[in-house]
Amino acid sequence: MYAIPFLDLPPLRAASGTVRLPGSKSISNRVLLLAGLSEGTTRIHDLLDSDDTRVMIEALRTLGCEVRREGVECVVTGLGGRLHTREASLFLGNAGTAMRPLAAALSLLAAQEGGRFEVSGVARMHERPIGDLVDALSQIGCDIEYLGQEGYPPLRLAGGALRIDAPIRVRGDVSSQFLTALLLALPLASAGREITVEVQGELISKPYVEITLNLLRRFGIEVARDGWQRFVVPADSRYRSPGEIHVEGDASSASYFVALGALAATEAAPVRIEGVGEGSIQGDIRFVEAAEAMGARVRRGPNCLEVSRGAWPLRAIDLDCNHIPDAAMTLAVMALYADGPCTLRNIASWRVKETDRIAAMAAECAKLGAQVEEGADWLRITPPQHWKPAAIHTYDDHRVAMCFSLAAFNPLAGQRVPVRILDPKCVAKTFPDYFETFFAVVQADASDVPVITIDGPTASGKGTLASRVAAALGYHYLDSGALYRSAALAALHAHADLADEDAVAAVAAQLPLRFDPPRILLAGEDITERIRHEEIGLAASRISAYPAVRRALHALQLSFRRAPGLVADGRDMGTVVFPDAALKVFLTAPAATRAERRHKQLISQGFSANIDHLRQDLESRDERDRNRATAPLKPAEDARSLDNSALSIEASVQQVLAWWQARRPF
Ligand SMILES: O=C(O)C1=C[C@@H](OP(=O)(O)O)[C@@H](O)[C@H](O)C1
Ligand SMILES: C=C(OP(=O)(O)O)C(=O)O
Repeated sequence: MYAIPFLDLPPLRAASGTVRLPGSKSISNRVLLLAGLSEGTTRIHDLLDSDDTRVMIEALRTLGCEVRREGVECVVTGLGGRLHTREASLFLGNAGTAMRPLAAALSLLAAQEGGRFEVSGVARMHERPIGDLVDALSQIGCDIEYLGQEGYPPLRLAGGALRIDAPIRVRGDVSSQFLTALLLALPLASAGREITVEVQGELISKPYVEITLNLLRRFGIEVARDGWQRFVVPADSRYRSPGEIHVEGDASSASYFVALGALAATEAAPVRIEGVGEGSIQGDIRFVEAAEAMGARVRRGPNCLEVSRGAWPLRAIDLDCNHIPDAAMTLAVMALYADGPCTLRNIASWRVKETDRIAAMAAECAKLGAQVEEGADWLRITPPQHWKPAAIHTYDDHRVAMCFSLAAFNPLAGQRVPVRILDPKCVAKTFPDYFETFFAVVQADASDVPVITIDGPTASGKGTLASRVAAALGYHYLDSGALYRSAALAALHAHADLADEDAVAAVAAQLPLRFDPPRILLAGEDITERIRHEEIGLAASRISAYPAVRRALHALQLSFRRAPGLVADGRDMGTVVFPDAALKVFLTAPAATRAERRHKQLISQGFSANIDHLRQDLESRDERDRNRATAPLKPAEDARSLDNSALSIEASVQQVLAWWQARRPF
């Protein structure tokens, strides 16, 4: 996961390949709760592992459920419909699917059995309405207190005395989660009586209530319904675990990859999405129809989708999106590539989700150059005529961050601007590995992928500096020295004569090397530590003087240049391998300083070392590297030089990042 302040996406050109979706958030949290309320054990396959499910799991544990992760499976031992703990404070982050259903279940349990619970979340959760649910529960005698602002969490659920002698009325026009919460929880209070729930106002987001009914059925409870107005929970309903249950891939998360296919994949090399397909119980699967209306070509399988571009530019749409509130945000970004203005209607609920999503989508699309109009419950987007590089504010909203990754495909609209996603880690709410998954299926022109080179003599600290800069930017990292060291080790393994340039080059050309950061594997063997030994360093220095070896490793080095960007360290990164690098740094420090550092490093690793010998070695190595005929060690003409002898690592990293930032258009 990218736990960094921002992530810059280069202009992207194409997409293809296979994506395996994380589990559905809506299904995961419902199944966790139902399993937690059931008697006995439920084994859950492919449960989502994200912020929203973690807060649910923590809450269940606090309440006395046993929740065990066993690889991709999760095993829950439930409470059997009764409280094991009568007092607890539960922190529920920003998970609506945890806050609303747990508030309902704990209110009912506390009213029946006695108990006192507090539920709270992040600051934004305390701005997300819950009054309609509290009103419904108060009607039947639950004692609920607002601990902050009336109508919003945090809440104290403090007991009460249940009286259910009439239909329970609940408003359905702010969030469907209030009805969902009641339906999930009311079986707890159904002993000896059936319970009717009546929805007031037009129910929104109906397909989510269908997910609720579907999963209740899996847990043995058949709720009858009359249209979307009346729901009846049968008397004496009991949660019965199905034993095992499988969580589908998340259909809302699928929307980004459906869009990716529609924008940038060909029929011959589509984007294949595994985990949802035909027969999904999630309403957001119908995003596929909206994408098709815009021109996507979609092949549906039982548990997969294959998507490629059909019409181009995309066709503008005017759509009522009430049935797909989450996935519809993706349409707002697809609209940037449409042949006219797109209008998304009936989306008032966007205003009370992770952020005011109508305002957020409007503001960020406008930053990119789109013309945007908004109303209380609609949004209209006219594609940009001139795209502008933009730093996208994400408002701690996972969907804003994921949606705007799609804006990086502007080369397909004839432009070429990078897009900065601020606070990319907010995707952890539902899809912690979103960007890694995204980068695995997108392609950029190499010339659009930014490279930062850090060259310098041995022991100048360039490896530490480069890997830290790469981590700070979320870029790939190429340790070119490690390639030469690995080639040297491979040559020694192969008993090649190190004096024989062609023999060594032949080994280097066939290097079975794999980078699995931070590990380096040679033919499957972990050589990370082995190649750091002095004798391998000396051999590497020797073979790196051979032009044939340098040529053999050239293509391998170029292949590291992939979205979102690359930081490469070595001796000729800026001069030979990446002459068009956007920032070149040449690191220097006197041989005495470097010898001291190397000495400290070796001693701390438990090796013995003589500082004078180290210094002599460094000097003769510098001499050899500077004077070799091919790619000698020297600063590129356009390199910034950085003497780090008096700088901490942190200060050097900050200096390089400051130079980099000054070159960015944001
Ligand atoms: O019940 C659910 O799982 C959800 C219902 C929807 O909320 P609203 O009913 O508030 O629209 C949706 O936006 C949310 O992400 C998940
Ligand atoms: C609205 C969302 O979340 P929540 O379940 O917290 O309501 C969402 O995931 O888009």
